[in-house]
Amino acid sequence: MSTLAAAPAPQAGSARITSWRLLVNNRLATAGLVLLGTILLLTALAPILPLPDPNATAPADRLKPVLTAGHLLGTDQLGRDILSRLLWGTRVSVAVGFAATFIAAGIGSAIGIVAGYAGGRIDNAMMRGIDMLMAFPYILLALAIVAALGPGLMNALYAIALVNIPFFARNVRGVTLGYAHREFVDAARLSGKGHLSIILTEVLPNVMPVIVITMSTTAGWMILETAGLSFLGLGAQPPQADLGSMLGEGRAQIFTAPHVSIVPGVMIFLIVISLNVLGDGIRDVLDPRLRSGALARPGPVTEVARDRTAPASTADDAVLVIEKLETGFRQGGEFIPAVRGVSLHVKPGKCLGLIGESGSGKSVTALSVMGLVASPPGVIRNGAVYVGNEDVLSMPETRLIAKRGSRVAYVFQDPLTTLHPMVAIGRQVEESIAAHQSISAADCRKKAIELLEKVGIPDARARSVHYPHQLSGGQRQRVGIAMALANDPEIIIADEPTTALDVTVQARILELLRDLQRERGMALLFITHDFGIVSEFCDRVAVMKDGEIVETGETRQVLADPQHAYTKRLIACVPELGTGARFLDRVATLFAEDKKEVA
Ligand SMILES: Nc1ncnc2c1ncn2[C@@H]1O[C@H](COP(=O)(O)OP(=O)(O)OP(=O)(O)O)[C@@H](O)[C@H]1O
Repeated sequence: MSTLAAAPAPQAGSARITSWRLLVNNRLATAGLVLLGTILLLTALAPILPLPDPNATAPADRLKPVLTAGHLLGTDQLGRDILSRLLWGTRVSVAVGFAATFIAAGIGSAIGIVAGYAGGRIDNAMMRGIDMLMAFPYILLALAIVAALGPGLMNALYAIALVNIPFFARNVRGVTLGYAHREFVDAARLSGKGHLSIILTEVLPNVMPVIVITMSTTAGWMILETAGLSFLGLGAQPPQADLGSMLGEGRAQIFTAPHVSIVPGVMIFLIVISLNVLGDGIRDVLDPRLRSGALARPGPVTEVARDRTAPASTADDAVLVIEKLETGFRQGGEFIPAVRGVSLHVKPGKCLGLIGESGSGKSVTALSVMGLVASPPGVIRNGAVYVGNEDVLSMPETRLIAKRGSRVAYVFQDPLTTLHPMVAIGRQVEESIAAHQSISAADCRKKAIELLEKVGIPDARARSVHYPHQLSGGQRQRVGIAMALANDPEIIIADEPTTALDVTVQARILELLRDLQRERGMALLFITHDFGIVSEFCDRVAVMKDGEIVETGETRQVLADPQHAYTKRLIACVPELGTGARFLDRVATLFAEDKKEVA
């Protein structure tokens, strides 16, 4: 848990953080940018700086140490000024490295995109060609190419570009494969777009961040490879300087005049390190998930601000009490609240419906209960969550984790994403039991099959060895419910458990949840969009809008006399059989009134 400086909720406009600010916020990337910028500026200015001719030899001045008058970085074995050779040589190395990067990225990415998009035989043929290139150790391949073409800087450039093509092709093909059959690409096909247009307008923008990131991280590597070939005498030819040839020439004086090789070595190090850290920064800017911290490995529990205010429970007879909860997300150093001052309680054996429009904060509220909002970027800024009079948010991490599944269990919307695709369903239910109970494997198995029977999986013993993909959506949701029931929790939080199901399966799942809840005396927090379900199913209801609870009370009372305009609209949206056009008129009128209010 850490302290979080209170930050006001930003306005929509100011929340939009520019890419530039994001890059500059990353200190390492900024350091890389400044270092690389300085090096590039100095090399660009080399022709106008008062430097001696980099190739002019002066045998009388050979091997002068650094800080000699007129030779800031000393001279080499032929008396040439090292600073001048360094700046001119860096120009050459950087130009060759960047040119090789662009060539490899252009050709490799084109191969990768076409192979990944086309699939089938074209993919197979292209990738086998790439595999052939990859079958040789790449430095040997580069040496062989230069040996065949003859030594020289341009040939070194071609060789390095060629050996790096497979790297781009493989990376880009993998990413393209993931996009080639996504719905938006299918939609573009259906709209009549040609393949080239789809590749350029649908696939390429999605693959571009990967190409740029790969370029930024490999450019340093290619500069190093160019230096390697020049070091071996296959790149820049005397008297032309590049960093690799300077390093190679200084090798003979490594003990007598170490500065001759150390200076170009340090320059290679600085360029490569600055490119690498800058590459990391660019990756963070280009990938919105990295930007928001969504790809960072989340901690085991949601971060709780150390200076949060934790109000006392106001409903002692309830098994779950949420008091003035404020949860939000950190974005670029700012705290953006998603849930503000939410207070709820659920009594044992009762069902509370939490209803609200999409994005109103229902799931964030539910996940905050057991510290399941991913941190980063999630933070619980204020409030308290009492499970049986114990404040969950002040519990040590290990204790809170132990309570998940045993006292509070969750049923999520899409069981296909929560069930492990490679593990049989019976085994998954057994794992939920074994996580909290020390019982023998045979008892665990027996209990798992009983639970599957209880939730209505037909022929549970035989089906227990089936995998999630072999079950229907309703059956998978039943497995999810069996796992939630595995340890007799006091509270079940069901987050839209029936949204992905058709109405008949939905009705059966709801009936099952209601029966189990009554039979076991559990408290149920039921999240939904549908007032029809709430009216059928929940004792009390809380209506959420824009991160706040706008109305709460007994379901019957709220239905009979809704106080908030939003609740009225939600109720009006529940169709009644046989009302047809009258129902649509009523909804249209309510929405027209709402528009007037907003205006
Ligand atoms: N990882 C995240 N980073 C930033 N904001 C987030 C993140 N997850 C959720 N939010 C924001 O929190 C707010 C509440 O989201 P939440 O998922 O709780 O909505 P919901 O009411 O459950 O919606 P739905 O019914 O569509 O599931 C939304 O504005 C959402 O954009």
